[in-house]
Amino acid sequence: LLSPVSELFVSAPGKAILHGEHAVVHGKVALAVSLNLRTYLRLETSTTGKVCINLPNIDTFFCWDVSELKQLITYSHDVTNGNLDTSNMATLSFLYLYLSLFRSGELPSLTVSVWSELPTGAGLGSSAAYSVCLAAALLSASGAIPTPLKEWDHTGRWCQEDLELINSWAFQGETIIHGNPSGVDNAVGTWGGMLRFLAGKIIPLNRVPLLRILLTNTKVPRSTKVLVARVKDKINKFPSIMTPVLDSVDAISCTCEKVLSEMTCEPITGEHYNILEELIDINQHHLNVMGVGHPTLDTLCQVTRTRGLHSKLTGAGGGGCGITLLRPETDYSVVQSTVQDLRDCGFDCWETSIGGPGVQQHSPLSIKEESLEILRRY
Ligand SMILES: Nc1ncnc2c1ncn2[C@@H]1O[C@H](COP(=O)(O)OP(=O)(O)O)[C@@H](O)[C@H]1O
Ligand SMILES: C[C@@](O)(CCOP(=O)(O)O)CC(=O)O
Ligand SMILES: [Mg+2]
Repeated sequence: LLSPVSELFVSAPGKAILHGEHAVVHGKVALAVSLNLRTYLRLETSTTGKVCINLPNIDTFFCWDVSELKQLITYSHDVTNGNLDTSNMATLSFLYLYLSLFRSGELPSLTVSVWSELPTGAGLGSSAAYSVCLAAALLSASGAIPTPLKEWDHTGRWCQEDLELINSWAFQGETIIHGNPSGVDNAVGTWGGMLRFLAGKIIPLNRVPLLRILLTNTKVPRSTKVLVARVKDKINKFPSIMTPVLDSVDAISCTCEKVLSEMTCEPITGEHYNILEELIDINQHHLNVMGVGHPTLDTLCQVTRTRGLHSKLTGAGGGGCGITLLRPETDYSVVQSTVQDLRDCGFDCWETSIGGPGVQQHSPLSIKEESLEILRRY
């Protein structure tokens, strides 16, 4: 257990799915990569007899007496049903992990504050980054895993076995938020980098070319849970029509993986990029067939197409974010004018670097001052 009145900081990255969103829920391959946008969590143990959670991104702040929470332990296995809003889902996944991880001993008083650079509910895996941070911090506070930060370092990473435990509890948190997650998002939040995910099996892709990606947030709100359920209904209604679509997405992920690996062992040619672009276009059509497109995502594709660039939605769709592949030779001026066109549509748009580290423990010195100020405000 952490000593009374001590402070712990952790962070986890968001992700972009290159190919395989939704199909991955039905046992197909997905390729996903971590982003350089992160969620930060501060946990402070106290002697106040209270448990508090501060979630300023979603304007949610709660405090309970530890004695009140004790009575909830018997119900904590049965919380995943029912329709919950944004704030309730986040609160419930915190309570579920807190009560589960401390169920055998005394319930400790503590305050948890979370602040994210990621837009919430936009397809960049904010729910998974949140769940991974909760799992890492609460497992560490309970003594189930050690705190990896060395006195002289700014960041610390857990060993493989501890990461597996963090990932499995983060999956439980995701289940409360998503209903039926594939597990790809929490795997990227835990391990970072680029990975291939198939039916719970995680294969890190260490040899991948550096990809330039433009991220666009249409700012149309949506819920992953609702969209995943919508796709499931469609598959149940038209199994013989939808199964080949899912199989085709699987083949797209596999072809993309093959091309990416070729690009690391032979000189990169224009043809490699032509194939990557065609795969993006085909997958975007498939996602529309699945019923997870949105007029704003069509606009994104059309606007970037006029600049010779190819885009698809990323994550659950129905609004939220899309990715645009930039070619190595894509001129800075083309990127600038595309970004401006997309901003004129009312979207947020920025070029991003990919492949950031997975879940980490931090010293306060390694957290940007403005984030630290927000985390310590409550
Ligand atoms: N920083 C955060 N603070 C609190 N809750 C969060 C945070 N980030 C995500 N969540 C939870 O995750 C939900 C969004 O998850 P989801 O619909 O899967 O979208 P995505 O994972 O694509 O951002 C929010 O409604 C909220 O419950
Ligand atoms: C649609 C899906 O494939 C990804 C959802 O990602 P996000 O919550 O929209 O970031 C669902 C899943 O894999 O659990
Ligand atoms: Mg999510």
